[in-house]
Parts: sequence; C-alpha cells; structure tokens
Amino acid sequence: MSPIVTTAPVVSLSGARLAYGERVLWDGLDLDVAPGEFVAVLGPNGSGKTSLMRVLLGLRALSAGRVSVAGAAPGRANRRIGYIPQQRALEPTLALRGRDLVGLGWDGHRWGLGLRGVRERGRRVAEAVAAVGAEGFADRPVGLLSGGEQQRLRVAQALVGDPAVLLCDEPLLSLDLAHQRAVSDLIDARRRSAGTAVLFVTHEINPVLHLVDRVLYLVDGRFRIGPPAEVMTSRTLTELYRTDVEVVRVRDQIHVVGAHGEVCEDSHLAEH
Ligand SMILES: Nc1ncnc2c1ncn2[C@@H]1O[C@H](COP(=O)(O)OP(=O)(O)OP(=O)(O)O)[C@@H](O)[C@H]1O
Repeated sequence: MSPIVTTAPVVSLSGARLAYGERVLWDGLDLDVAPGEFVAVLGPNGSGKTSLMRVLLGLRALSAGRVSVAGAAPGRANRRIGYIPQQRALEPTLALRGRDLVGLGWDGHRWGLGLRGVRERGRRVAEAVAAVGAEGFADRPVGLLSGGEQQRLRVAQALVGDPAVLLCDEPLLSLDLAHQRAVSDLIDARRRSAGTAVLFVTHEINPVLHLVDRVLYLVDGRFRIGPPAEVMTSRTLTELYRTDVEVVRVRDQIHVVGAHGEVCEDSHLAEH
C-alpha cells in the first residue's frame, strides 16, 4: 500500500532534464518521493538510471529543472543519503576490515571525536553489521571477501547513518536468493521503521515487487511513473518501447515478452 503523503517529499524533481550533448536521457521529469516510499527505477541499458542516482548525489547537474533531496540541493544533502553503488569488486589488497568499511558510512555524521563519539560509532557499526548478518566476516579484509559478502557490508554502510533516502543501484546483483531476500527485507524494515525513502534501480523487479509503491520506467528518453499495476502492462510498455511488448503475469511475478516472442529473464526488454 502506498504511504499517504502528509509530509514534505524526501526527493523532489520538477521539470528535470538530463542531456549529454545532443542525447537527452530524460526531460520533463516530475517526481516527488514521500518518506517511506519505495520507487523502483527500471529501464534498458543506457536509459539513464545510474545518471539519475548521480544527479541525486550531486555528482551531476541537471541540464534543466529543479532537484532537492531532504529539502536541500543534492550536494548539501549528502549526509542524509545512503548510497549502495553498482557492485564492483574491491581490490584484494585493500587494507580495510569489513567493519571499517561500514564505519565510513558513519564518519562525519555526528558526535565528532571523544570517547562518547567513539562508543556511539562502535555501537552503530556493530548494529549495522549484525543487521546484514555480517558478524562472521566483518573483521576480515574486505578485498578478500566474496562479492555477496562485500555487498552486504555496503548495505550496512549505507544504512548506518540513518539516511532520509536510500539510493540503491542494483543492490541485489551477486547475492544468492537467501541474501537477496535478507537485504530487501532489511531495506523494507528500515523504510517502515524510520521512514527512509528508497529509490531502487534494478533490472529485475520480481524480487522486490511486493515492496514497490511506484515504478519509474525509463526508455530512450521517454518515461512513465506509477504503481506497478499501471506501468507494467502490455499497453504502457508497448508505448514506451515503441514496439510490441507483452507483459505476462505468472503467479505473483511479472515477465516481459519482447517483439520477437522471447521471454526476457528479467522484467525489461534486453533487446528491443
Ligand atoms: N559523463 C557522460 N558523458 C556522456 N555520456 C554519458 C556520461 N555518463 C553516462 N553517459 C551515457 O548516458 C547513458 C545513460 O547512462 P547510465 O549509466 O545512466 O545508464 P543506465 O540506465 O544506468 O544503464 P545500465 O542499465 O547499463 O547500468 C549511456 O548511454 C551512457 O553512455
């Protein structure tokens, strides 16, 4: 069920346009994300999903329009943002323990130095490590951990500072099914208990479909925003992709069938 919008949006885009030279990724994008809302960002490769995350992080300026995060310009809001980047393996030689990686998400947040601050930091980091079930490997060098173990620590790092908004760029990649479930449950619990808004870039909507309030679906400069039942339909995706697309619902899963009859593994068209 969608949360009722009674408070100011955590993320607000209005008339937003992003272009690289002649190439317009999106234009006229209006999106207000409420506290606790879960927005899935879908679309084929190169449609501008990661670029949207970069705008919200203040790493990229809009070509036109306005954006605010937690009531501030993106760069100023960084302490209110938790970010789980697209998975990249960490250097095997990186001399950083898992626990230290999580601690980086807390540093600069509050309390400063002093015994009280150090204790508070240690407590928060331990809580975040436990929340992702990483106690067993949090004291090992991160570079030697598996991709899934590193990813769980990144989730802990993103959550340790109690962010107002969580930006996730394909956070479930490289996780096995049990840990996909554990990580999505954790994100869900956080938005329910703390009102953290979630923007979740994914190629595969099914693992999070039960959490999704709205979908932002980007295709080749066009986009649609709405609940999954409105956006994930044959009609809407055919309009967006400008080619025949059929959306097939199997039990509680959504599959997208492309113009040539192929059923894509994930919920967007791999080729169109
Ligand atoms: N700094 C840049 N200058 C020019 N073009 C760029 C720049 N950054 C990204 N692009 C282009 O913008 C497009 C969108 O990239 P983006 O990474 O946002 O896509 P995406 O939807 O996240 O794709 P994927 O699903 O493959 O991760 C791509 O074609 C990319 O090559």
